[in-house]
Order: sequence, then structure tokens, then C-alpha cells
Amino acid sequence: MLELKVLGDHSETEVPQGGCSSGSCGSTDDQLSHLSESVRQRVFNHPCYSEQAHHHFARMHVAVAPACNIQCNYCNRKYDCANESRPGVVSELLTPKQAVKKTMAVAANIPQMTVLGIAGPGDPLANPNKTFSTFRMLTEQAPDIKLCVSTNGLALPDYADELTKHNIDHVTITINCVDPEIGAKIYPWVFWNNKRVRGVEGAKILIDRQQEGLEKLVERDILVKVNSVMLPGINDKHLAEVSRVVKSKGAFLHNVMPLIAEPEHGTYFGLMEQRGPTPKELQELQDECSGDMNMMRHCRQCRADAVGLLGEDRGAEFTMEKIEAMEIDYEAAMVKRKKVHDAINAELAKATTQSQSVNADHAIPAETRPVLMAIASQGGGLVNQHFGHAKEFLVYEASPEGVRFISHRKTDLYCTGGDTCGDGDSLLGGIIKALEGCEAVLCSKIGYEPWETLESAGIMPNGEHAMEKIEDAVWAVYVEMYQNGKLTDNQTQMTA
Ligand SMILES: C[S@@+](CC[C@H](N)C(=O)[O-])C[C@H]1O[C@@H](n2cnc3c(N)ncnc32)[C@H](O)[C@@H]1O
Ligand code: SF4
Ligand code: SF4
Repeated sequence: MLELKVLGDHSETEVPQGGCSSGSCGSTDDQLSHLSESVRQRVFNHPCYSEQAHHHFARMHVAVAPACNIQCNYCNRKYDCANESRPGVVSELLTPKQAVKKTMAVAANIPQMTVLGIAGPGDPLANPNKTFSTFRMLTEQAPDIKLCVSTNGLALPDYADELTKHNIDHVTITINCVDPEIGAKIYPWVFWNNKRVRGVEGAKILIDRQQEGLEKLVERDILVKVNSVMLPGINDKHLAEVSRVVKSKGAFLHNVMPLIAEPEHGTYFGLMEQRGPTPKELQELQDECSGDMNMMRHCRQCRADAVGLLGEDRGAEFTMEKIEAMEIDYEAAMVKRKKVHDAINAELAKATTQSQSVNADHAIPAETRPVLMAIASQGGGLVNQHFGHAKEFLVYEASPEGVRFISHRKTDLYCTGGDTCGDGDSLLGGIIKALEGCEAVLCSKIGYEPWETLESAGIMPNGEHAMEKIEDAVWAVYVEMYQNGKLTDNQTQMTA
């Protein structure tokens, strides 16, 4: 007999306080046991540090840090588009006071919001006054919000102590390499001791400072996430080594993200047509790193002013003009926020109890091949979105060992803005391309036309599990595929 097992990297197994209350608990006692209670308390409701939490809890970024002290070949902060969701893009820069007001307005209106991050659009620690004055005010005025910062690490050793003074126990460092020769291909220069230092010499300074900063944060008991941008042909073969090094120094989580590069972004890599990884290449590298390290696989590569659940952007509801007109009673908001958080935790606890007894009667032989499935979800960890409304799909893998989250796939990326953009057929073609490798798509509803097209492309639509917990639905479909003989026929195997 085989129960549904929800698999995950260690990072995906943290639970709300009070014990095994996350949907990831099914097979994870050993994984939970490696976390101290203090770490668990810091990650269970952080949407970036816990895969489970990201279905339920929201985050926001405030764009107070425009300047940067290095140049990355994939970054151009001059590019702005209200409809585009990628790092470095913002609609309006804020002063610290405006940032505090915005944070409190969002927290009052989106009680699921637990985390405020400063991630640019430049480097927060290259703008220390703005960054720390925002943190200082928030620590005083909104003590229930977790504070995060994301940095390239060049200035980090100088600010490790300052970071510990605020309510900050999560820091992200972007580390793309530990080898200066590779670094020279990613960073044309770093600004160091009042001058630009180029090439290998500049990259070496950056790498040394990143490693020193990482060590200092770990010594101060701050949880460190390392971001790495996967650049095929440049650092893809090197990132497993990066993962080992940062793990050995005490980093908590590794987030290997795909390069985003288009010529119209005006970045060096965009103009040079440097490609990003395919979903399969990214997954293989994440799997390779995960032997040694907790991996984050649900990063949405958010804008520097993103608001809402990961994958949704409610920034347009919170422009400064709208916020100035809002009355905010934060004391009352905190009471409401606590109630909402308690309800989410209770819901997670209930879902876990239910899922542990589901599908207990189905044994799947160990040699059965794994299957990727795409899920349309608008949050809550449920199959609850109409196929036609999904701008992204969550990809899960089912195997005899259980169900695990793999990644998300954005679909609007394939809409190129050309003459046919928005046309049903071309959009559907884009979605089919985005879902390459998936054999089923689970959604709450789907129209007849896309159903037929998906089916002929080898992706089986399924609307029978609406409002079910994703892991349970994926497992049920996997069992069904097995029972129908689809997992033993070579012709139906995943080819991507
Ligand atoms: C915009 S940066 C801001 C924080 C800080 N300056 C840094 O680089 O860590 C946030 C994250 O986005 C990543 N990023 C920026 N541009 C990117 C791109 N074109 N493709 C993939 N990741 C990118 C950075 O590497 C970093 O991890
Ligand atoms: S460090 Fe961050 S903000 Fe600076 S150039 Fe690189 S990605 Fe852009
Ligand atoms: S960019 Fe990734 S790590 Fe940062 S807030 Fe978005 S999902 Fe979280």
C-alpha cells in the first residue's frame, strides 16, 4: 500500500507553529527534524522560504533603492513597463516615508501579507540611508511584518551589524559564481574604493565580499538565501559548486533562477542574444544542487515593486496616489491580520490531516515512470482556476515516490506583441510550448476548443479535480493514468 507522499526539498517542509500542519508533512518528519524551532518560526509564513507558505501568504517589495554599485550583464533598470514582471522593473520610486505608508496600506488591505522586502530596483546596500531608514520606521510602526533585503553582497560585510539591529532575519545574496574568471563574463565592473574595477579583478573583489558577507550573516544567525542566475554556457556547469560552497558556509536556501534576456530590455546579454535555460535544464540543475542544499523552486522573479501572492501582482491597486487617499488604522489591521493568519494555519492543518488519508489504497510499482502535470491555481494550494484565466501554471511531478513541486511556467511570455498577439490560436500555441514536457493540465474549467487542441498536442486537460488540494489531485490523476495503462506505454512517455 502506498500513501500519497508530498515530497520536497527541505525548504518546502516547514510548518506553521504547533506541529505538523503543513500540506508538506506527509513524508517529511525527517526533513522537519533538521530545523530548529527558531528556524521553523522564521520560515513557516514566509512565501519565499517555504513552498507551502507561498500558496497562502503574500509579500511586497518597496522600490526605495535606485542606485547600484556593480553592473551585471543581465540588468538594465532604465527599462520600465507597467505590464512586465521581472527584477529591476518598477513603476514608481518611493521615499522611505512613502514606502512605510505603502507597506502599512498593503498590510491593512492584504492581511495575508507577511513580508516586506527591499530588492531594488538597484542594490539596497548601495542605498543604505534609504534602506535602513525604511526598515527603522517599519520596525517601530509595523512590528508584525518580517523584513527582508536582497543584495549583490559587495557592501554586505559593512552592514551585517546594522542588519541585525532591525527586524531582519532573512537576507538574500545574489551569488552567480565563486570563480573570478567566470565572474568576469557576468560583471563588467564593480565600483570599489571610488573607482570602477573591471574584469577578473573586479569579479574577485565581489566574490570575496559576498563570501565574507555570507559568513558574517550566518554568524549573526540571519537566514541567508542565495540567488543564482543560470546562464547557459557561462555558469551552468559551475552552479552546483556554488551551491556546495554556500551550503558549507551555512546558507539556508539556494534559488537558481533562469536568465531573463530579450534584446528590447537593452541589457548586454539581451543584445548579445545570450539564451536562458530551458525548463528542463533548470530543473536538472536544481535537482543536481538539491542533493546538498535546500532549493527554492517557486521564485517568480518579481518586480522591485511587486505586491500580493507570488505570481499575482496587485501593485496597480497601491499607487502612491491611491494610498494617499487611504485611511489606515494599523492597530485594527494587526488584529485582523492575526485572525487571518490563524485561519490559514488552521486550514493548512486540516488539509494535511485529510491528505494523509487520501489514496492510501493505491500502490504504484517503483519502476513506474514519473509524470509532469501543469496546474491552474489562483492560490490556496488548490486546483481553482479556469484554464483560460491562467497567466502561469504550477508544474508538479508525480512518481511512485509521491508528488513534488517542480516549478512554475509563465504563459504570457510567449505572447510576443506581434500582429497575432491575443489571438486565441497563437496564444494557445504559446501555452502548449510553455507546458512542454507536461502530460496533463489540471484546472477548474476549460473550454471545448482549447481542450481539443491540448489533447492533440499530447497534454490531457482535466477539469475533474476543481477545488481539490493540488497534491491530492495530481496523485489521483497519476493513479488513474497508471490504472489506464498510460504509464507503461513507451509511446506516451515524456519527451521533453
Ligand atoms: C533586481 S535584483 C535587486 C537586488 C540586488 N541588486 C541583486 O542583484 O541581488 C533582484 C534579483 O534579480 C536578479 N535579476 C536581475 N535581472 C535579472 C535577469 N535579467 N534575469 C534573471 N535574474 C535577474 C538579480 O540577480 C537578483 O538576484
Ligand atoms: S546587482 Fe542587482 S541591481 Fe545591480 S546590476 Fe546586478 S541585478 Fe542589477
Ligand atoms: S523574487 Fe523570488 S525570492 Fe524575491 S519575493 Fe519574488 S518570489 Fe520571493
